[in-house]
Amino acid sequence: MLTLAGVSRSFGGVYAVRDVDLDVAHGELRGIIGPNGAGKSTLFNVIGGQLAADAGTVTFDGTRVDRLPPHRRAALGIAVVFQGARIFRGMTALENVMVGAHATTDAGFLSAVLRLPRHFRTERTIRDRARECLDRAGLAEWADRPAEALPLGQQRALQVARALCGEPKLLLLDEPASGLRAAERERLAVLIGQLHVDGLTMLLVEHDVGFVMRLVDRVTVLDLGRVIASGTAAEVRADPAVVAAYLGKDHEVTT
Ligand SMILES: Nc1ncnc2c1ncn2[C@@H]1O[C@H](COP(=O)(O)OP(=O)(O)OP(=O)(O)O)[C@@H](O)[C@H]1O
Repeated sequence: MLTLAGVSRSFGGVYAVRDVDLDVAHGELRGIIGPNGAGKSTLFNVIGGQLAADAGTVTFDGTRVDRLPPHRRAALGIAVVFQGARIFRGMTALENVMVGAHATTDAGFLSAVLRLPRHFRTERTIRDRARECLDRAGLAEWADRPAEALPLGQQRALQVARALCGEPKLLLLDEPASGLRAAERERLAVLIGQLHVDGLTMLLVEHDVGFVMRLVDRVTVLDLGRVIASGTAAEVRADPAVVAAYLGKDHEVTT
């Protein structure tokens, strides 16, 4: 479903991501891990379109997307949940999710302004869909609360619900567990696990190795911008290059 071939991106002549190949299968939950500065966020942003690659190709569902802006990638089915909770303050949880649905319906600005019957039908559809997405993210009882009143764990789930409302084919999650307490982390793991069971293809970029390892089918390990290992959690854990990267040893060898 997602293929990266020879993807590189540098900043000021220093590679943040270097010659990365990646293949994510339909329905797969793939983890991306790596020590600080390994290039995880850069790679994430190159896939979502927030950063352009200097070299290489990104293909999604048979379409080259590496020259497309983020909204075109979103329209093709790539949804992004960024690091940190970004919510629309002054709106309820439900309204926050409705914003995600608006992006994928034909409820045009003009029909909204003119208050055409079609607009109300679409608005109702969007509201219903937003409720379904909130439900799916375990937030049904928070629907009418101001979004900023939600605890951090629920705000994270709200971002996932908003992304789901766009009915994505691929969900990109950047450090979704960061800053969460153990119980919140656990709830988020259950949510991601359930989406995986439902067949959603996901890419999980995460600092917390333990969180990733128990959830994903396969994990790709970056170090100094390069892929140093890829495989099941057990394979990757046993890989000497991975152990060395995490212990901060042998960096000279892996560059
Ligand atoms: N906008 C930028 N300008 C300059 N250098 C950057 C920029 N973004 C990233 N880098 C550099 O690229 C390298 C990879 O950074 P990146 O944030 O992708 O790593 P990461 O694996 O996500 O790190 P962390 O786990 O600490 O978030 C680092 O050396 C970083 O300093």
